[in-house]
Amino acid sequence: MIRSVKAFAPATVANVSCGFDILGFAIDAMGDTVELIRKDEPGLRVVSIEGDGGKLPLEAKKNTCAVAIQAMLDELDEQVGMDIYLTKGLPLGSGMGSSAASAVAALEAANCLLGRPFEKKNLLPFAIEAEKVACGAAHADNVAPSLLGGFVLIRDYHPLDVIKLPVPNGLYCTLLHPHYELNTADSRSVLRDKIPMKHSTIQSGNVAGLIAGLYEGDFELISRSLRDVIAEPYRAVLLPGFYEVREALKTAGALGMGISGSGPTLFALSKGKDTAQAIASAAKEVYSSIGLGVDVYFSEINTKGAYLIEEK
Ligand SMILES: Nc1ncnc2c1ncn2[C@@H]1O[C@H](COP(=O)(O)OP(=O)(O)OP(=O)(O)O)[C@@H](O)[C@H]1O
Ligand SMILES: N[C@@H](CCO)C(=O)O
Repeated sequence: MIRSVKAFAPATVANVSCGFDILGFAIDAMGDTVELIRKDEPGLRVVSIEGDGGKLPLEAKKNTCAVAIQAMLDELDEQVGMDIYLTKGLPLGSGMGSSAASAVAALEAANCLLGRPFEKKNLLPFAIEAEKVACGAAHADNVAPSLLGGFVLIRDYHPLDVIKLPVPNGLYCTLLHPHYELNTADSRSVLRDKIPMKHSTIQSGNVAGLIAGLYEGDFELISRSLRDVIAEPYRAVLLPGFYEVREALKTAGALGMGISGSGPTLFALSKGKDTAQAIASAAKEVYSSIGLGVDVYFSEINTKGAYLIEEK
């Protein structure tokens, strides 16, 4: 019987500009790691969390690792005991899918510990339960790419219909994480309930264009489609320097850019590593000119998603 397992789940960029709540992709640069050790008595216990500066809850009902595993055990109607050790590789409230990476790494590990009762994609509903607890919304555009890797479309939530999209060769992502936190719940609170018909038309055209661009490997089409008229205009006011950074990234050769998830991290897509690096330098200059520190990462798109590191 497997006694202990360790799994990793990558950071993610949700929305990808035009795909509010329905598109996301995974990146290689960083992620969360979860180790599980089987206990003799039933019950989930979050034993330790590293890398969170003491900010995250150890309480099982509030930690996304435990919430996700509990949802899985409820579905199986099993009472297995596990000790959970979480290592955060992702900054909190950053817009890089931090709560999602914890939940997904925990599910990948728990599924292995239990002898793989679920196919990978069938772990998604449990991860969505955990997102509800962390940010008040059952959105899947972080958990789905973190689990499956690559670009993922959530065509529908009821019932869940998730489609993995192709990743063109040579597509790079640059992430710009300015030094402040923005909670997903706060960033959702500025959005509007209703959108004008003309915005719906523009947004649908861009989502369709982005998906066609990914299938065709057409970088120009991807570039034209990276536009968001639904969330970005309202969220940009929460993001100092947003429009200046956008101009600088365009000049540096970005195919397009946008808010990563609910921000404050911004993402840019580019063709090739050199442009990704040039984008990073351009962004640092802008942030420095407005007195904000920024961490910069660039990475290929992660196509593998969550994976097992070891089992004993
Ligand atoms: N393992 C965890 N358990 C409980 N809460 C977590 C966990 N990891 C992160 N969180 C919290 O979840 C909340 C929601 O956001 P999260 O950090 O996922 O947003 P984010 O990283 O900004 O990403 P995004 O905007 O892409 O969802 C934050 O307050 C964060 O501190
Ligand atoms: N689609 C979600 C992602 C949050 O990470 C939002 O934009 O609020």
